Amino acid sequence: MLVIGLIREGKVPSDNRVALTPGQCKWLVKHFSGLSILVQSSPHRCFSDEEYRQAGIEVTEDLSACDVLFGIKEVPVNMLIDNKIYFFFSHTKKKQAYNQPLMHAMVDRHITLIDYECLEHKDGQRIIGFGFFAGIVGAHNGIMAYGNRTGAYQLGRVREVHDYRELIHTYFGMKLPNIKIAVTGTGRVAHGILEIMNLLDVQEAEPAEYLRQEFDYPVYVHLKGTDLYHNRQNGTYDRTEFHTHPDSYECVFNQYLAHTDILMNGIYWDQQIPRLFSMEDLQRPDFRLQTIADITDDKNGSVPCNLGDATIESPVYGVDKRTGAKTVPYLPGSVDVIAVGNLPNELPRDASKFFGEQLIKYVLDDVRKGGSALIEKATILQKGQLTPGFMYLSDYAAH
Ligand SMILES: NC(=O)c1ccc[n+]([C@@H]2O[C@H](COP(=O)([O-])OP(=O)(O)OC[C@H]3O[C@@H](n4cnc5c(N)ncnc54)[C@H](O)[C@@H]3O)[C@@H](O)[C@H]2O)c1
Repeated sequence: MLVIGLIREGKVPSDNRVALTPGQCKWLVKHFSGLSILVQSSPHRCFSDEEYRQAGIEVTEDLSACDVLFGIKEVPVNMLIDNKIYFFFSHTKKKQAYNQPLMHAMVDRHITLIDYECLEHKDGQRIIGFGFFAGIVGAHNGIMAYGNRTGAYQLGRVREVHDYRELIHTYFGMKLPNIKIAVTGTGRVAHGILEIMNLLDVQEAEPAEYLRQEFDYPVYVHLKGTDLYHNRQNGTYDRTEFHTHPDSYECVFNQYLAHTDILMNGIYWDQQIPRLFSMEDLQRPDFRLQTIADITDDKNGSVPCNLGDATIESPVYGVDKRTGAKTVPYLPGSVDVIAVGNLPNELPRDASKFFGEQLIKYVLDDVRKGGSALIEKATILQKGQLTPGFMYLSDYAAH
């Protein structure tokens, strides 16, 4: 018998997503004998307690009978149950200082931690994540902010619709002006952005023609690694080399600055990777960007004028092109930035469903079998001890 528990999210502000929807729980219990699921009651979850009950799933406060617990965000220290096996996004693998107390508590309390972020296919591609719906919401917000700035059209907020299906309905009959949009990245976020481009009937243009001409319909250009980065020595792009030695590469995005109204940024970024442009570029007379949806959302990262997270309540801020200072949105002489770190929370029912599908497809069988190489590789702590692949966290985990 395996008892799975879905924990209540305890991080503040509280996250409304969940690892398995009521429908998925019902399906799992029906199809797998020996599997049962308990759901911890929550007032914030995008699926109500009642929806789980109606699916035949027990809602309770006490998860002590569970073998494996699934959450989304970091579990507050006071909610950890000793000796349990947890799956969640711990944000500890880069030694994030703000989660060190959580790491210490998990060590002390003999927790086994399997981090979703570390579940990878053999070639290193991540198996599970919310990026697709971040791309959907981020791209919508970018288009919405451009409409608010220019007054060309009006688009409502994603969080006001019930689900993705209803969002799609809001696009019917909508006609965008002849804008040019640059989309960066090739992962899940980029796929979500491209989905919105297709739904809004924005046509794809090849990089050369995008740079050469104006169009009498809206267009986007999809910029992949090879379009964005060139080896400083020989001008080529090799994906593996770029991933291992990004510092030998330069970014060639600045040629798009004079030809782009909206940037939708979905690339992976770290400190060694060159930025898309510089703060000084904001002052270029030909700097055309009016709106930047920085879905990647690294503060002062690939988008240097990302001056920090905004919130779902107030997602857009301006950046004064002359001073680089944060302003209210939509002012003349500024560029609008949308940088929100929890975009999928605007569409939580669909994002949770998509997440649960990936979990069922790629991970739950291994959990039922009691483990696998995949799970082992993503296990940061085993009963409170760092596993061999994560020994580099020793100084961070020690106290
Ligand atoms: N704002 C939000 O709410 C939100 C939500 C989800 C993801 N994100 C962020 O968006 C970014 C993209 O996420 P995603 O889900 O598309 O990721 P993904 O894992 O699906 O894709 C990442 C892409 O980057 C490439 N990549 C992987 N490792 C790399 C490396 N070391 N150097 C260069 N490129 C590398 C991969 O080949 C892949 O094409 C990430 O920074 C992620 O944290 C933001």
